[in-house]
Amino acid sequence: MTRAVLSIGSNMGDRLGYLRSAVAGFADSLVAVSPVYETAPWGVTDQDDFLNAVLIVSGSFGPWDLLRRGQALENASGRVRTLRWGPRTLDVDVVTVDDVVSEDPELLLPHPGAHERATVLVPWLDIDPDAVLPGHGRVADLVAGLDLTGVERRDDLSLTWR
Ligand SMILES: Nc1ncnc2c1ncn2[C@@H]1O[C@H](COP(=O)(O)OP(=O)(O)OP(=O)(O)O)[C@@H](O)[C@H]1O
Ligand SMILES: Nc1nc2c(c(=O)[nH]1)N=C(CO)CN2
Repeated sequence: MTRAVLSIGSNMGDRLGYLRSAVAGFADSLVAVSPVYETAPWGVTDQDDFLNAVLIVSGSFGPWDLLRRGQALENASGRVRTLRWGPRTLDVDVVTVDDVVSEDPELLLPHPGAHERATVLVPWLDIDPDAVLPGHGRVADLVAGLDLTGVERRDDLSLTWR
């Protein structure tokens, strides 16, 4: 069985609805769904705040299956690709797939930005306190070294409805 960590984000339109569509798209393999965080934009800072969350999935799939499924969900959300790090209805990033290392630019693993992104590490730590990011160590230690300004947990928003 493969175990993978996915980061999801949205900063356009029905942000929570788009995150829920990603949860629904991986419903058959969900192990854990993080709380939702409202986060100030990094990279391109002149854009609306994001909602971010992390999913842990498990199943008999490979890294490319996850990438393709994530991209299909992005496309279904009506995502239009304009500028790098710009606004989007739905972003699905593959953060880790077991201990797989990939240097293919179409699928870099672990995701090269994950170790420095509070938007990934904070929700991931919520659902896996023992998490390790291959090549970078414990997620708890990485979070301890980050500035968490602009990363607000939104307990009034939920991705699970069971
Ligand atoms: N681990 C990964 N997860 C998702 N996409 C990846 C990964 N590694 C490489 N890519 C590639 O990145 C390309 C651009 O993706 P995207 O437009 O979502 O980037 P971004 O979200 O703006 O920036 P970032 O990748 O820094 O989060 C995609 O075509 C995809 O093939
Ligand atoms: N807060 C936040 N900022 C971002 C995000 C994101 O998911 N959250 N994604 C980006 C492009 O991948 C660019 N900037």
